[in-house]
Amino acid sequence: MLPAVVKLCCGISYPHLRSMAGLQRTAVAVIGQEITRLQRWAQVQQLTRQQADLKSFAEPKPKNIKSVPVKENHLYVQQGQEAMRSALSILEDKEGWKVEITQSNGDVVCSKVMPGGRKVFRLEVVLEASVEELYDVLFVRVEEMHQWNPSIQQIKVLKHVGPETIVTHEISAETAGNLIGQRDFLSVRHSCKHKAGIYLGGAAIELESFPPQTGFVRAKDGPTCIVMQALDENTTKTHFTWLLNMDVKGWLPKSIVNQTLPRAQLDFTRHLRRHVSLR
Ligand SMILES: CC(C)CCC[C@@H](C)[C@H]1CC[C@H]2[C@@H]3CC=C4C[C@@H](O)CC[C@]4(C)[C@H]3CC[C@]12C
Repeated sequence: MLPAVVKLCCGISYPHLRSMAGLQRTAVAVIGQEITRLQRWAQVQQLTRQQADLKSFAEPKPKNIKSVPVKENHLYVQQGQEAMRSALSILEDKEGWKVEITQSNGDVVCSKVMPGGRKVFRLEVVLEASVEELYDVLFVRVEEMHQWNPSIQQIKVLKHVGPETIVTHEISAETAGNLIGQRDFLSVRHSCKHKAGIYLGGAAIELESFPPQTGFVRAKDGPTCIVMQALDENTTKTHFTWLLNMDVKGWLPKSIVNQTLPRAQLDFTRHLRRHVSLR
């Protein structure tokens, strides 16, 4: 707005300015400088405001936590629970699953075409780690995931909403051979313990204060869930089921997406196995 007004004023006053002399000219130059300064100040103000918004969102200090409306937090918990419910109902329906990949160690990925045409993938594996340990690695220490999983560039917890729910921003890595390319995600992640199992649910959310980042395609992960159950009472082995339900967005042939996603699940499992074996 300001630049347009300045241009208009300059246009109107140009003939008069030409006929000015001495002090008058200096005065006009000073006014010009003042306008530029004002303009810069307004830009700086806007930038600081944007950065402050992001900062207060990313690192809620005790003061901010109090000022977060309870209603908003409640909404995240609801969204997390809802994601878990709908993902579990996809898993519970045993009809229509087709085996995509079976590996010699017993890892299996199945797929199912959902109404609307999108394929979802279900990975089923046994991991040599306890349910609690996996919960610690995948939920409590989710921000450390890039350290053991090269498919992840960064995961940031933007908000802790109670003990079971977090809001996260995730960026996948640009890895060789991944035809889909880098993506970023904004999600609510919810966890709950039930009998000998732990469930991790998640869904994509939208936040005005965290619009899609320039240079990234914002994808949507979920409704998704991971179900972890102890194999039996006296072992530390876990039966691990992961429903991957991802809309990768962008312009990509379905065939490429549907080949890459089950591979990404197996890669994830490989890195997770290595990580828990080294802990
Ligand atoms: C092929 C391209 C587009 C994507 C490849 C990376 C995929 C596999 C990555 C990107 C973001 C990742 C998710 C980020 C956060 C969580 C929450 C955690 O509690 C369980 C794992 C889970 C659910 C990750 C699973 C793997 C994931 C979906």
